[in-house]
Amino acid sequence: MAGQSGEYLLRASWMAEADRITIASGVPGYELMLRAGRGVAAAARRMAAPGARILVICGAGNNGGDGYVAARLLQAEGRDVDVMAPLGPATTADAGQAAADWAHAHGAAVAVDVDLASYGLVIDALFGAGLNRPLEGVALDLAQRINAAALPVLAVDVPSGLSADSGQVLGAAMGASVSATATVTFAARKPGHLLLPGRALCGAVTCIDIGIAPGTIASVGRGMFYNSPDLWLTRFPAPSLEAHKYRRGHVLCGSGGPLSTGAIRLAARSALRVGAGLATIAAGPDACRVHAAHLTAVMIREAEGAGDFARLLDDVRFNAVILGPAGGVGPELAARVEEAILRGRALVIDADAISSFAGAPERMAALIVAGGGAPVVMTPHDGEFARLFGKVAGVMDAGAKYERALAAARLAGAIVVLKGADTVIAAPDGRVAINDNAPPWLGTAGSGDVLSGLVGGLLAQGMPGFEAAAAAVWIHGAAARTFGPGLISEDLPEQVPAVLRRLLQQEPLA
Ligand SMILES: NC(=O)C1=CN([C@@H]2O[C@H](COP(=O)(O)OP(=O)(O)OC[C@H]3O[C@@H](n4cnc5c(N)ncnc54)[C@H](O)[C@@H]3O)[C@@H](O)[C@H]2O)[C@@H](O)CC1
Ligand SMILES: Nc1ncnc2c1ncn2[C@@H]1O[C@H](COP(=O)(O)OP(=O)(O)O)[C@@H](O)[C@H]1O
Ligand SMILES: [K+]
Repeated sequence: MAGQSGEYLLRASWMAEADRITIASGVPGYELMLRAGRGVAAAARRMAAPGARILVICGAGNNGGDGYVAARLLQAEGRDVDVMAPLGPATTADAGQAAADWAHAHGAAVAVDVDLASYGLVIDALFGAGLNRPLEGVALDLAQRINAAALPVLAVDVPSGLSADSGQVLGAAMGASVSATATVTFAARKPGHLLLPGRALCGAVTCIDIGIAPGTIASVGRGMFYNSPDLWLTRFPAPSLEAHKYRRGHVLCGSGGPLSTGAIRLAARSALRVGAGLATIAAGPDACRVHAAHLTAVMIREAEGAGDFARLLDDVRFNAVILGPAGGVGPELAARVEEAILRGRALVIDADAISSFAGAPERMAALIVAGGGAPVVMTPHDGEFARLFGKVAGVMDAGAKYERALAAARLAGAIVVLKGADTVIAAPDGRVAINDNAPPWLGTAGSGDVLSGLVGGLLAQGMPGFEAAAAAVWIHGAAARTFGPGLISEDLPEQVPAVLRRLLQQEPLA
């Protein structure tokens, strides 16, 4: 995507296109395979103790070709290497060459029923990006035996059985994919390395350069990125000396009733922590009294019902709105969403505000079209996503997690943050970011409320929707990592300053 910085993630077919372009430019396919095999051998060297026997399991395609190259190089430096070829001879020219070069020096392959426990490392070069149907027969049997042997496993490109595109095990049944200790991939990571369960099945992923030009990767990429500061730091609102608080935006946060006030307080505090100039909570009279007992920097305004809320929005300084955290599902909250959109405010639609449009995403989409272009970011978890989009053909069944998020973003005309341990951010223009920095202890009550506050705080400072959402998700994960285990959601906003310090002062990032 022109002008977009960041690490591209490539689907298998885009990667094959990059290979073709590179080969057409004069680099022989076998040369790419040699470079890939060298990278695999280097990783194997690090994983296998000097005397350990190494088994390389080679499929019939180019993934197997990489395996034959690695086997030959490891053997040449004195390692004790066996090759197994359970799917028979190589079926591509390059893999045939690699197999012949191996055989020329070293001879026959070992039998399929060899004792796996006698090896110190297994290199899985059965299937890579070319896998297009579930493992079966001897391949399935081998994957299961490899996993049961509990040996260190180095996967070539992707663990065999895993879809490089979706991160799903093909055929869905767990155990039908090799589970690797480490994976070496080439030129660019694939979405399946980051999406679950793929991320867990790959182990530690290393991406090595095999001489495919960055320009080629960018030209075949379709706007799918790894979520890191590289993707959005240039758009991040850095406070300047001339800025006063109103220049840094004012977030209006819609409260629920008196017994459900904590969630929106978390959001408002997070919006301030990420740099919004001001944050105000709008609440009914009873809830106002509860908030008043808790708030210091965050302000309170009384607003009963959608009408009062709309009147507050007459003040144009409220440039961003957060609706949903414990807001109370129903027509009243839907009406607040409508007011915020139609009055052109940057808007975060979270939790109950999403559920208030259950089964009616077209209604939300029509509002967003009428709203005139201010960014709208919605932050569903899987349950809320299914509640909103579950009845629409082509969304829930769109395929990989990013395809579902993208279909929803295009339908709604909004940025969709589909949460989870592998949160995906998708924009209607086709951009996608996949996040992997969230530690498991981030899954704690109220952490989603903090995320909506971070998004709202960045929108208030004028950050574009996709970048604001991606940055908020990353900062959320980094804050949780900075705190560590034992985290509760109140801790998250308090870690944001440390994360921002590292981001903005270019200290090493966690
Ligand atoms: N020039 C290139 O394209 C390069 C490719 N490289 C390697 O090549 C790999 C891709 O190679 P291929 O496209 O040959 O594919 P694979 O080696 O991954 O798979 C081989 C073939 O198996 C068949 N197949 C798919 N699913 C199957 C199943 N469940 N059971 C039985 N057969 C099945 C397919 O027809 C597929 O083409 C990459 O993952 C990477 O390791 C590297 O050598 C770098 C350069
Ligand atoms: N296992 C996990 N690992 C990492 N992050 C997680 C995990 N489970 C949930 N999260 C993150 O925690 C947050 C939870 O949000 P949400 O489900 O809305 O919770 P709540 O409603 O309690 O705030 C999301 O940002 C999600 O991405
Ligand atoms: K593999």
